[in-house]
This record gives sequence, C-alpha cells and structure tokens, in this order.
Amino acid sequence: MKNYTKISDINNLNQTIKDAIQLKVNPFQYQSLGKQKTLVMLFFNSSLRTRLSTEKAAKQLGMDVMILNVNDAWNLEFEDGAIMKMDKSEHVKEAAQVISQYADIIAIRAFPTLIDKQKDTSEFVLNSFLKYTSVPIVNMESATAHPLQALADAITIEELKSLAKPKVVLSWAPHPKALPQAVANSFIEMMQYLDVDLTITHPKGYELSNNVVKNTKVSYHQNEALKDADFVYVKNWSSYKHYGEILSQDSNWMMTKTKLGTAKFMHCLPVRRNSVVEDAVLDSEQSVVIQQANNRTFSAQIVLKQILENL
Ligand SMILES: CCC[C@H](NC(=O)CCC(=O)O)C(=O)O
Ligand SMILES: NC(=O)OP(=O)(O)O
Repeated sequence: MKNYTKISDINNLNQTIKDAIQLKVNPFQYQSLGKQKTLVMLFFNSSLRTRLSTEKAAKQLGMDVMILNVNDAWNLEFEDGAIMKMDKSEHVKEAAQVISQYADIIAIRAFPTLIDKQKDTSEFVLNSFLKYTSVPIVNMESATAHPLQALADAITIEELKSLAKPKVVLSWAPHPKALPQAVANSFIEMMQYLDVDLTITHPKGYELSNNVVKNTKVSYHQNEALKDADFVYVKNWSSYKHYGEILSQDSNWMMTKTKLGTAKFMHCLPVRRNSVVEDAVLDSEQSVVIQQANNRTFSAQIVLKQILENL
C-alpha cells in the first residue's frame, strides 16, 4: 500500500481485516518495522479518537510521531497561481514539501467547507498534499471520506457478527450542527465491499451522492428499515442535495431502545446523547461504540504496517 486515502487503496480487504484482528493478540509484534520512521499527523479540525488511536498505532509499530494543529501554524493557500497578498501566509506547495522533509508518512484530517460543494468534492486539501508531498498520505477524515473509521467499523462487525450475512442499517439521526457526509459515505462504501445486507434510511432531502449509494436499498421509513437489523449504525449528515443544509431536526429519528430491537448499536463518536441517540441505548449492552473506538487503533496500525512494508 502506497497511500491510504480511500478504502480501495487496500489490496485485499478481507485479509486486511483478519490481519488487524490478529494484530490485537500481540500489538507489538511488528515494532521493528517503524523504527527510525516518523509519522506526522496534521489536524485542520478537532479529534479525540483519530488523534489518540493513530498515535498509539504508530508507536506500537515503533514509529516516532509528531502532531501539528495546522491552524496553529500558518494559514495555507491552496489555489495554484494565487497572488498571496491577503490572509494566507504560506502556499501548500512549500508546506507539503517541507513537512515531507520531516515525515516518512503524513496523516491528514481536513473536514469539508460544507459551503462549496465543488471544492469539497474535489478533495482540494487531500489532493494538494498528494500532489506536493513526496511521502505516503493517510486520510484521517477528509471532505468526503473517513476510511480509517470505516475499516474499524468493518473489523467490529467481523468480530461481532453471528450470521454470515448480517443485516446492517445505516440510519440518519438529527443533530444541531451541519455535519459532513464523510463517515456515512465511507461506511456505505465499506459495507458494499463486505457480504452484508445493507439498508440506508434517512428523511427526504438527505439523499447521499449516487456515486456512493449506487444500488443500495434506501428507505424514508426508519422503523420499516430497522426491522430485523443485526447492526444499526447511526450517523447524522447534512444535506448533500441542498449542500451543507440542515433540512430537519425531527427528533422522531433519534435512535431509541424500542427502535433498536435486538440489534447492536454502532456510532463512530463523538455522539450527542439524547439528540442522536437516547441514553438507554448508549448505556445498554447492545452498544458497541467503545469496541469500535478501540478498533480504530488496529485499523490505523494495519494500514501503517502495510505502508511501512512498502516504503
Ligand atoms: C468522526 C466524526 C467527525 C465529525 N463529527 C462532528 O463534527 C461532530 C461535532 C459535534 O457533535 O459537535 C463528522 O460528523 O464527520
Ligand atoms: N470517530 C472519530 O474519528 O473520532 P474523532 O473525531 O474524535 O477522531
């Protein structure tokens, strides 16, 4: 593996999931692989799980880690040919090349603007670093994708499924802020690779990109969609059609114990209790969100391992 910016960068997904689960038995079995190698993690946005789990993963491989909140450095210009007389101090062309001098692998988190659909869809931040860095890039959530989260979700379902082909439901839930489509996009893409029966359910107006949904079942009726589910993945996203807009905050879409039935509850976290999901669900045995968060270390570690092996 050269870069991990999208799920399709993984050559053999099923084997990678198995290898990640095996890593958990002895997380330090490859700690010579990363010796004298440095991971630089760049955050344009907040993080708890991604920041801690990716650093942990790198250190379990013997890597050194440097973390930069990019907004504490210089305001970067991403437009080629820009006349830089305003508020941008440095062009990504220099910043990316300079960081490449310090890093063997660069990991980046850069959320979408949720204003400029074309810019967000072009993945201008991630692709600028891909263009101007000389080292591998790992996506820690970009404008349209969160492949490390999706790999952790796949590991979790593989560990917990009791059926060969479980029914998985991705359900929208209300949220006070306009959130990215990235987590939903990558979860859907990951489930399409795996042998699961996937249904997406959301209110009208929250249709995700056809390039993501493809021929996956979509229902506007949450209760119907949730019937006989084995795993229920709940996530808010803002409208894609009416880009970045909050069209509904209908609390009838909040996940409850009653709606959940006997299914396992999944969420990438952070989660708004009693807005996205009621306390009773998160506090129940059916919630697997902590296992998901733990698996973030092993999704990052198996990705970094495959990149290190290819350096
Ligand atoms: C891993 C999820 C990161 C991000 N979530 C948020 O920004 C939630 C922020 C909040 O609830 O205030 C998202 O939805 O993409
Ligand atoms: N799930 C996830 O990526 O969490 P953070 O935003 O806290 O990193």
